[in-house]
Amino acid sequence: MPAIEVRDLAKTYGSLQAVDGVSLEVAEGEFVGVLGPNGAGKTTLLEMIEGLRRPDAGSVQVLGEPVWPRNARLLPRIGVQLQASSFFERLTAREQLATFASLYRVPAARVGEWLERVGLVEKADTRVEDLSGGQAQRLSIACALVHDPEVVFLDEPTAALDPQARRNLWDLLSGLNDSGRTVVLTTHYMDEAEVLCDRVAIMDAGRLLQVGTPAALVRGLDAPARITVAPGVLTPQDAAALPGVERVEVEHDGVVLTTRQPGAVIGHLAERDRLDGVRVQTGTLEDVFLELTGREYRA
Ligand SMILES: Nc1ncnc2c1ncn2[C@@H]1O[C@H](COP(=O)(O)OP(=O)(O)OP(=O)(O)O)[C@@H](O)[C@H]1O
Repeated sequence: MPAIEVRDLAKTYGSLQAVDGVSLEVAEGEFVGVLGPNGAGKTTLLEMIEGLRRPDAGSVQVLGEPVWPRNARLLPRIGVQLQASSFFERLTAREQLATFASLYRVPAARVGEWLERVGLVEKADTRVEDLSGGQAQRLSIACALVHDPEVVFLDEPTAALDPQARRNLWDLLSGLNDSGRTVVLTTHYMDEAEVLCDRVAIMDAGRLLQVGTPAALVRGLDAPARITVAPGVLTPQDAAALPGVERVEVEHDGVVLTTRQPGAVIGHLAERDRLDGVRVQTGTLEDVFLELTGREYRA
């Protein structure tokens, strides 16, 4: 049984089709990212999967149970990250988390553990309205996880974080998944989806355009790789003569070889002892988005 089963889900707001016939299955223990630009419909989709928003059409099952109408049996088994604005007012970070813990009848000792895990021990006695954006974000994640749910939903969990805090949170999220939980997150960061997710669902204008592992999505592109050889290591003429090279350009950082056979070209460079300073760039999820929509990806 899949952990999450979404069938033909749709939602309109007035004349706007926010989610347009989405189907998706998430296996138990899988880490899936819904990736798309602003307004793609990610939050609306996630809220319907969480049972917080009523779909116009379609169905959702989580852990084998329908999520709508509101299903009280599911609540202790799922964790939903709140937006920072929905904290209880005037509580400290510790009190906020303790409130969630008591709602779920979780032993109080877990509160301290989670403050430590999300790096908020020093802010435990700070009121939630005085936390920075990133600290509030981490607290909201701790609130979603304190009862040790089997399925975790996170809506743009790293949106307000600086690069260092984002990386720390990536470690935390990978750890959750390593311990067997199913995780679904939305993000508009391509790199985040690539690093964290087993599978990525690319969403635009209410539809899932493609679902797959980041590597398979990029492989499906058939985009050529770019191999940059440091200046002075190889002449453009020698580069053009290598088997498998389709195009050669001279750029400020070296000679750039475009090829669909990067392995073979690197082999030839190695035979000629020309590997010093070589850089290889293959396609990215951004290229996948461009190919699917004809538009540059703009988060
Ligand atoms: N309650 C609402 N009433 C009317 N329109 C809404 C409502 N919620 C969202 N929308 C619209 O539906 C579309 C999808 O919004 P949604 O928030 O689901 O997208 P998103 O992909 O999560 O975007 P973001 O990355 O900006 O959060 C947007 O055009 C948005 O303006």
